[in-house]
Amino acid sequence: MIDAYQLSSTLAELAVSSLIEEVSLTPKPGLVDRNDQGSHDDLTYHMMIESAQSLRETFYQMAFESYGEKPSQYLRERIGEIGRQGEMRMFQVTKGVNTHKGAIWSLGLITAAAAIHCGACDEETLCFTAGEIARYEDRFIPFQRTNGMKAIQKYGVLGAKAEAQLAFPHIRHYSLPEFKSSLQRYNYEIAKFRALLALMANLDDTCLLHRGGMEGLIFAKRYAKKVLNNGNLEELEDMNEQFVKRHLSPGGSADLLAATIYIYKICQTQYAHQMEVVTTT
Ligand SMILES: CC(C)(COP(=O)(O)OP(=O)(O)OC[C@H]1O[C@@H](n2cnc3c(N)ncnc32)[C@H](O[C@H]2O[C@H](COP(=O)(O)OP(=O)(O)OP(=O)(O)O)[C@@H](O)[C@H]2O)[C@@H]1O)[C@@H](O)C(=O)NCCC(=O)NCCS
Ligand SMILES: Nc1ncnc2[nH]cnc12
Repeated sequence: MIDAYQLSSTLAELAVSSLIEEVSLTPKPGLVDRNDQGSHDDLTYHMMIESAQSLRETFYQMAFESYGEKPSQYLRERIGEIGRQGEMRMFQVTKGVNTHKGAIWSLGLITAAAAIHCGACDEETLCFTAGEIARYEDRFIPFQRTNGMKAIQKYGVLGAKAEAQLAFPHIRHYSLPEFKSSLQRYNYEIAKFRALLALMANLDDTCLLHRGGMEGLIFAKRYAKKVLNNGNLEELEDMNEQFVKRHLSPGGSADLLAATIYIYKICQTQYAHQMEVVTTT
């Protein structure tokens, strides 16, 4: 069995590389990528990469703390504490700009879930264990009236917290199935684009609601559905222009795309490790 040090290093590496793959996927509508800043005047590609790299230690600590443990309130609060320290580090690196707050939350819970199972579990189990951790209350969260909370109250949607507590339904039902079937039909790059579109077409993204209201969210969902159905990824350039014009950003879908890639990588690494054990014994 893989030990806690090895697993924590592997998970931290995979989490950071998943964040980097997400931001590097180009072109994306309204999001930062290699070409432009999308609808984010205060973000750059370089800043996103630095932010992702600054989180390696955060994911390492979350994994180390969770290795072989059971979901519990104690663990939830330890993960929360490590996550808040990660947020502080991120804000230091970005000089106060929110790059990966949602990602620390989603990928952090998935990291903890993978470590609980000592790296040996399937995609569904990862999501359900992450959900179980997220359902414990963290009594130490400082009160903040976030953009997410305002959108949840105003529009009656679920948001990032509930997405995790429900075991990431948008990953299990939309992005992961789309990603895996597109890998069979096309290639890794196209699979990532199609997974992003599948999220955008279905997720009530509070980042879109905060910036464009219900009209903005519906516009983004319809556009994504259209491109997903016609399969013409060349439309992504136009889509980006339309999103920038409307100041729209599907930041929540970007985070869940990184989480989808991460879950896929964790399971692939595990199979590769099992194959190694089988062939060397
Ligand atoms: C539970 C928390 C995630 C907090 O959630 P909450 O909704 O209260 O807070 P937000 O600050 O709004 O952050 C939620 C982020 O999650 C992403 N997201 C949005 N919708 C969904 C969804 N349906 N499912 C999953 N994920 C979703 C989204 O992240 C992206 O958007 C970011 C940009 O957002 P924002 O800062 O609002 O910036 P702008 O649009 O540019 O607006 P301006 O302010 O400039 O006007 C971008 O970075 C993407 O990452 C949401 O941002 C969790 O964080 C929590 O519990 N926090 C408490 C502190 C804590 O304990 N943290 C450690 C947890 S381990
Ligand atoms: N590529 C991206 N652009 C803007 N916000 C994001 N949040 C997470 N990924 C992002």
